[in-house]
Amino acid sequence: MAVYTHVSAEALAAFLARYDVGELISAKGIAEGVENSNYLVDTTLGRFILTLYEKRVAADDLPFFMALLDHLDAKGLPVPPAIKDREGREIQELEGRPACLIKFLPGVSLSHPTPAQALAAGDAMGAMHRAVADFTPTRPNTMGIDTWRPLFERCGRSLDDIAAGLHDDLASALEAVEANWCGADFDRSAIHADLFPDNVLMRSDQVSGLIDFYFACTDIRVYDLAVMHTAWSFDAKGENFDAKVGEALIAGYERHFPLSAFERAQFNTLASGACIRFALSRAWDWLNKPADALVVRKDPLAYMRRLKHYDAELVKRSV
Ligand SMILES: Nc1ncnc2c1ncn2[C@@H]1O[C@H](COP(=O)(O)OP(=O)(O)OP(=O)(O)O)[C@@H](O)[C@H]1O
Ligand SMILES: N[C@@H](CCO)C(=O)O
Repeated sequence: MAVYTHVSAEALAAFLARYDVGELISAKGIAEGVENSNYLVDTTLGRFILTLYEKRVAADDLPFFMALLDHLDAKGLPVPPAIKDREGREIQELEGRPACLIKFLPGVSLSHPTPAQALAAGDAMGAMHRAVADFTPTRPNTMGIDTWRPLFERCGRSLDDIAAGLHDDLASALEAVEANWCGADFDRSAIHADLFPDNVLMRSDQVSGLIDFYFACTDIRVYDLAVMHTAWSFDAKGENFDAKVGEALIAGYERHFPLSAFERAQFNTLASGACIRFALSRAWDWLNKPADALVVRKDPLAYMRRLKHYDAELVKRSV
């Protein structure tokens, strides 16, 4: 359960008093998520999400995330903008942490998306990329390719405490991806960079929410789709690839941005890069979990198995 920072009822009532959102009825810690502390807050006037930003979200980045959410909301995308207090402020401080009160969106996130749901989600990502064509703020990708080797080196030989051989497997995968990466040749835009099934809320086969924009940044546009492909097209352990889900994601996306021959040829390299990114961030968290946090660690090895799939596809193409 991702609740790193505990909020007292008194502090929350004082916080809510800055807004026109009614009186506090209840606040419950939300079980999902690993990055931030999230509470479901009910007041006499409605339901909200309270997010306290933890270690990976820098307070200086919040204006970028909030501007992006406001931009997408204004274009009719189903994203949750921050609620403004009576003075028009979106970003506050609570229990010593940056905090926002966020619009609650209906829907559930899926554990086993169907091809029809993947089609809708791929379409939603395409619509989001279209909507940011005139979004001018930029933010470097703090989990982009330039950060993978430093993070790998910080994890060091402790990687082998997670699984024997993990250090060397990641070393060779990283070397291959760095050698094949053609970063400068792609279209770039604002991207979500973490659009896993748990960050897409759905009602039946319709997308009702795109959430958790706290890795959003300016990077290779199709890398966003590659991240999504690695997250959606496998079971949780990364053991079984569902080609129909993968194809549906791409088909939905191509309603907005048909992939060029170059993007298709590079797709497995982008996806391998995404696998390294998530294997590394999960490994780092695995090795550095705060002892008192109510949070379930995510398995880095599930991303090493996905990596094998994309590497095998690359080998198939080259023969
Ligand atoms: N605007 C929202 N409307 C409805 N539910 C939400 C909203 N924002 C967050 N949630 C709920 O809270 C959960 C955790 O939120 P979120 O994914 O932002 O957390 P996180 O700690 O940043 O997670 P992650 O591990 O995916 O980075 C979501 O899975 C969802 O159930
Ligand atoms: N979506 C990521 C967590 C955020 O980095 C994961 O599943 O590893």
